[in-house]
Amino acid sequence: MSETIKKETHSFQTEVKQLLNLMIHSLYSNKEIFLRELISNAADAADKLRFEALNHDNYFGNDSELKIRITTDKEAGTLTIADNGIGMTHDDVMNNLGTIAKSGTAEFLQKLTKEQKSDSNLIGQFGVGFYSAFIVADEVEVRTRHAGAAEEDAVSWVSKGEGEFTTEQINKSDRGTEIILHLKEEETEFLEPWRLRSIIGKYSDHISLPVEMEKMDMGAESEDEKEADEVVVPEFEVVNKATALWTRAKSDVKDEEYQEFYKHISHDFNEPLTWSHNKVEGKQEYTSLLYLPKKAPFDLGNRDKPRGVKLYVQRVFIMDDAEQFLPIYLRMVRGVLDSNDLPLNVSREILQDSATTQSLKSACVKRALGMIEKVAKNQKEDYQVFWDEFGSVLKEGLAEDYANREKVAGLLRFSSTHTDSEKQTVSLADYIERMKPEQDKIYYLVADNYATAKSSPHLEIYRKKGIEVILMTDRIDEWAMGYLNEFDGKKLQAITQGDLDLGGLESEEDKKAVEKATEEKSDLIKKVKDYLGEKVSDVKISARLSESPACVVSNDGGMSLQMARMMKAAGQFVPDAKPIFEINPDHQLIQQLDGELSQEQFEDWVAVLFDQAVLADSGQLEDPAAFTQRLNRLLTR
Ligand SMILES: Nc1ncnc2c1ncn2[C@@H]1O[C@H](COP(=O)(O)OP(=O)(O)OP(=O)(O)O)[C@@H](O)[C@H]1O
Repeated sequence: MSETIKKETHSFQTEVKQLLNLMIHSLYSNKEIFLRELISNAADAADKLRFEALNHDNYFGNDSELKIRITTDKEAGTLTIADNGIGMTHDDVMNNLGTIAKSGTAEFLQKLTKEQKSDSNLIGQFGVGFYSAFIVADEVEVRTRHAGAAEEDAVSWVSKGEGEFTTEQINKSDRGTEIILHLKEEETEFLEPWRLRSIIGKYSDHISLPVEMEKMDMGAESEDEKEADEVVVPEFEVVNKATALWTRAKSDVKDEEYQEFYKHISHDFNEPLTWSHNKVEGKQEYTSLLYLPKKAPFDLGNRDKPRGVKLYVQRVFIMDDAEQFLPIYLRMVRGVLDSNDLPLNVSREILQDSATTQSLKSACVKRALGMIEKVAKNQKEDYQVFWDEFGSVLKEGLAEDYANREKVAGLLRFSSTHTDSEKQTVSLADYIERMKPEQDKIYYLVADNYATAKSSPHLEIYRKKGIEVILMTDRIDEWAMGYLNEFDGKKLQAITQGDLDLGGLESEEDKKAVEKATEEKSDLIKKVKDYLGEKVSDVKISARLSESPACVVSNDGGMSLQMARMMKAAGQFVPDAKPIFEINPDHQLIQQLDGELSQEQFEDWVAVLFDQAVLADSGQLEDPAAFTQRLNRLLTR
């Protein structure tokens, strides 16, 4: 750095201010976690240094034993967390300690309700990491020197957490970062060595870096015995286990340690739902430790957000968010992958084309799906939690992962006419188990929402015959189901598409009745068809209705009205989807059409019946005003 950077005062990004306020209140009851967060950052900084040093010979200098040191100064009331990791340049400091990188945070914070604001789980989503220091400190000072930078090119950052911070160029004799917390008066417990040791034991045993504290003075020499001019050089000892958790044998790792490690790598404050730890030796050598979270992050819907595992090669940290090892639909899975087969100088580009990546990816997908299957099978309640949070994302797998489609399909859960509840609890396997002996298809109905699905006229015949129908109401359902034709050898059939086909469940009698009505009502059918014209592709006697006068059906393989609307809304070209209009000859309103009506009355009735059917199907009309006018005319006549 040639130019000296003078002391400067800056304002926090608005989101940081909001988050700081929120955090101090909502995390106060769990305030000790600040230490976990700062140690976690220090460990990440060491990982980054090891990685960067692969390309920068001078980064280690003569200080190659990476460690974290925690010291206190009772008189000054300060607690210091120091590391000799990568450190930060002035630009890093500006970019990292005054802003929040996650886009969408501001809008999300605006939307939080008052109760949500005191929910520490929500707060955890932002990786409040460094800022958590302000829960216990009324001033935080950061002194940092980037690896390779000169002694005089270090930077300090100081803030009281009240909207402003200052930065200044300083001298620092060693590489890395020191975080000095000026503890609030009421937080002096964090100056006590035993207290700090117990927190470190609880939260940071799994960090692969040694965390050191001054040796406890066990009364060897009293103050009086020391020579007056003796300079006491403090001795340090390691106070955590300091081995990377995933390298340890499964049987040696306690559940709490797995849980803490999850929090370290995911920056999630919740416990994970489950995990899967595997060491593989032989042709391929790797260790994977994958986790399923309990709660979805607020930006789960964003398919472009950073995702993936933390990648290590032979214990050396290579990168965060290595997305090459898991498909997008498994973006909820967090974890670590440590490979012995990839080169240390691997980059995202190399990963992209490597055969090793491909085989590691299929292994990770297998592990991840296996882990999800295990929860589904053995921990039904937990699985429901997982499904409610991540189900709609998992469904993307039907389209995205051809090889594992059947497996993904087995994990899906739905509402159905059997449970008569909006809660999605029914699996395809459950459905198959309940199928009627003559039934050979899995029937489903897609609608905008549960209420529409539940009262769809299409269900009438199925209800009458006691056949279960799966009800789907997620935006993604129709698209995703387009990729799933079969499950366990049974065809999936949307009941709003094509001719009614009940297979072995259809009786000859029903068929004959429809044929007979089609013949008898042929004039009416023609008249209705002539009037509706371009709006429909056909008019037919319905075999599926018993209570409603009419319904619309999309052509087999064609797009439903609902899907067409969704695609139009997404700005895509959609050919006009013309439905088939099916009428129920036994319904009084249909019979009335055949009676003494003027042409105008006939048209009003047909138009209203058609619009009603469209409304029941997709909840929307192209011209609602015309519908109301007609209806009013009929009502007042
Ligand atoms: N001890 C440190 N050494 C070097 N860089 C650090 C250190 N502590 C923090 N940083 C930098 O500051 C950034 C912000 O830290 P912070 O804890 O707020 O968020 P984060 O760690 O990125 O997010 P999260 O805690 O969710 O991971 C880090 O990403 C890192 O680049």
